[in-house]
Amino acid sequence: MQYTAHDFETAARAELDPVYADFIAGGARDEITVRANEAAFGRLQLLPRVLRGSAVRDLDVTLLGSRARMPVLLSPTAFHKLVDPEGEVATARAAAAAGAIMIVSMASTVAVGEIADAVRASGDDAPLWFQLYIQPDLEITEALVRRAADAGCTALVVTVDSAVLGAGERNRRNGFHDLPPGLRCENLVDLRDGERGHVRQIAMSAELNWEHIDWLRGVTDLPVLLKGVLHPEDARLAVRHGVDGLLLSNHGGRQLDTVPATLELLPEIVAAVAGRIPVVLDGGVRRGTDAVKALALGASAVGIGRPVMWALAEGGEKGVRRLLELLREELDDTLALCGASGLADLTPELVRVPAWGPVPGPVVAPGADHRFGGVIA
Ligand SMILES: Cc1cc2nc3c(=O)[nH]c(=O)nc-3n(C[C@H](O)[C@H](O)[C@H](O)COP(=O)(O)O)c2cc1C
Ligand SMILES: O=C(O)C(=O)c1ccccc1
Repeated sequence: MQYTAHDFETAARAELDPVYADFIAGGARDEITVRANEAAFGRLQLLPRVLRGSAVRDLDVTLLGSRARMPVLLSPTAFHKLVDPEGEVATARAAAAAGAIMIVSMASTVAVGEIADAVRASGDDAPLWFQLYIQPDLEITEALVRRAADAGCTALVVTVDSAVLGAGERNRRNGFHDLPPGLRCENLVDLRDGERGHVRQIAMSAELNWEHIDWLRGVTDLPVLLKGVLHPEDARLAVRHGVDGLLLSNHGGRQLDTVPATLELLPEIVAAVAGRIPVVLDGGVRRGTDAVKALALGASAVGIGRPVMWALAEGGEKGVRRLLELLREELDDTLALCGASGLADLTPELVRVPAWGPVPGPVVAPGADHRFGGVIA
């Protein structure tokens, strides 16, 4: 049985082709940023308030008009059918049951319209957002936006950290470059006559600039978030260009390696946008306490990437449901323990950086008597 987000990774690895497990776990180059994301949460401390809570906690959040029952989004991840035969349909049903917003990847293995139909048919209701790589061919981009809008998606998440595809050296070593036979990027099928939904159809373009964002504003009424802005100056530019929100993300350490953990950047980005647009954070969120730290520092919600893939691989729709239930429970009890009755009570005073730096373990000289835990050396 799984009791934590991490448990799903262990369970999934036991069943999954190691090549696919590497695709999920991996990051760019030395994977320094992959590790930094999770480690940053561990370094930050919670300093709770007491005697001011409430018997029930309210986890509802409305983001750019999309209502959710928990402040945890499913960040866009490609290729769900790689790990489960139902793929994104299973993920989306689980997200809807939990009332969590799912961001459908442009590289999904089920078409966004079909995912939306499955959610409607399930009787549960939660918003779907669509992640987009703006294509240099703007007609193609517009056709993709139309597919997302027709499916009923309520926001677009434009990934801007992928001027080129990140160097996943695990994938190189494993020779993993393509979907196996039978699986396709369904959103890309027949965008132009005869296009077959090949991964290679996705152009990562180093020539994208702010004019493309302005152009996108002009072709859709949907709110637009940028995913992958890390520099505070770019956050200010985003506001100036009328962007509706930021998904503060380093792509789970899969694009430029050695960039800071997203949690470390959060205060600067929140300050840069100065309350004008919401900031969602992803990267390394594995616990309710992680989410609470990000929310306390000004994030409106958090996203999870890898845990969803692990849970889907472990138990399909049920696995993802269980993962989201666990996170909801953890979030709820963290709020209670922090004296918070809702997300608005999560303020920066609840977190701090350790005053003393890392707490040293007992340093004991070889052969010394350490019964009193004394520091001798
Ligand atoms: C297997 C996998 C596939 C991903 N696919 C996409 C994608 O298609 N588009 C995108 O913008 N980000 C993609 N990402 C990045 C995630 O949206 C997210 O930023 C990242 O996984 C968050 O970090 P976490 O995995 O530590 O939670 C992917 C990440 C993983 C692990
Ligand atoms: O693996 C990724 O991080 C990713 O973003 C992606 C994008 C397109 C196709 C496959 C993966």
